[in-house]
Amino acid sequence: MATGRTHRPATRSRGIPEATVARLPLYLRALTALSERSVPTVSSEELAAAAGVNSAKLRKDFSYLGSYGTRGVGYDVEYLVYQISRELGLTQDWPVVIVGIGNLGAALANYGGFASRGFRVAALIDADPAMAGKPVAGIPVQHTDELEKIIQDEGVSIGVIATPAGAAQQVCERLVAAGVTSILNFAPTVLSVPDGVDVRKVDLSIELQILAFHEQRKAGELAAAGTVVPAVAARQESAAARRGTAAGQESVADQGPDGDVPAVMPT
Ligand SMILES: NC(=O)c1ccc[n+]([C@@H]2O[C@H](COP(=O)([O-])OP(=O)(O)OC[C@H]3O[C@@H](n4cnc5c(N)ncnc54)[C@H](O)[C@@H]3O)[C@@H](O)[C@H]2O)c1
Repeated sequence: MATGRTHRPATRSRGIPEATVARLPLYLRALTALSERSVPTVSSEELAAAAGVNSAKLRKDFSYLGSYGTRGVGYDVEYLVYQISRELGLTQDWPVVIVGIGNLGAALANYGGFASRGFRVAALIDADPAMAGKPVAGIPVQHTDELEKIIQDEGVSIGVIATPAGAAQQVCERLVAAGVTSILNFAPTVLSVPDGVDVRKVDLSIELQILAFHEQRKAGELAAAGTVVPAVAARQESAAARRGTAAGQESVADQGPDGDVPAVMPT
């Protein structure tokens, strides 16, 4: 059993590096926006800026697709949309099941962007019997008892897990046993999957933590330069006040058996 994201070689069998594959959806999103505005061609610099990628990297990425553009004209937008869609396997319809139809699962089911990108929500599945038959985004929720049958009947190969973390591994195993070979996991846990199963994990709190790291670094640089930014100062004050309250609560909650000696001294 492999743990977490399936370990694949850095280069896919058709010779496209994983890092390039990961950027293709960014190009596609930017190209789709251009196509919707009926823009016929785009330069590598313009497209790179729209996709948030360096233009030399973009040209290298497109060379793997055999797409070199025309000097002085750029890339044909419609053709690139087709080429990237084909490379990503988006020229066919992908039925997807979402398991766990709580706050997040319902939000995902209601998101219209999947259908326009070739992903059809084939079924919504939840363990709560009270939810069975209730429509979410116009699709009736089905009970987990039906999971295997749904996957086989619908030919589903992609599953989305939006259950609590404690249920995710078991849901994952049922999905895989039923024939799912790609999983998008929103639950905050690392999934174990057999070889040949791809797992992508989405964790917004990790993204926020990374942003917090950068914010902290920027604030440190400003402080070192002697610049006072009112928003930063206000945030620091409110964080200090929160810490004060938390410390106060901790000293009560952690009281020893006599009720007057904190077992852990608040810091
Ligand atoms: N990745 C992210 O950025 C992100 C953001 C928000 C929430 N989450 C995670 O997504 C998950 C869902 O969050 P939520 O707020 O929607 O929770 P929720 O409690 O509203 O919904 C969870 C749903 O899963 C169902 N469920 C429980 N066990 C199940 C099982 N074995 N099989 C099928 N369904 C089952 C419940 O009946 C419920 O409807 C949690 O793990 C949460 O931590 C992740």
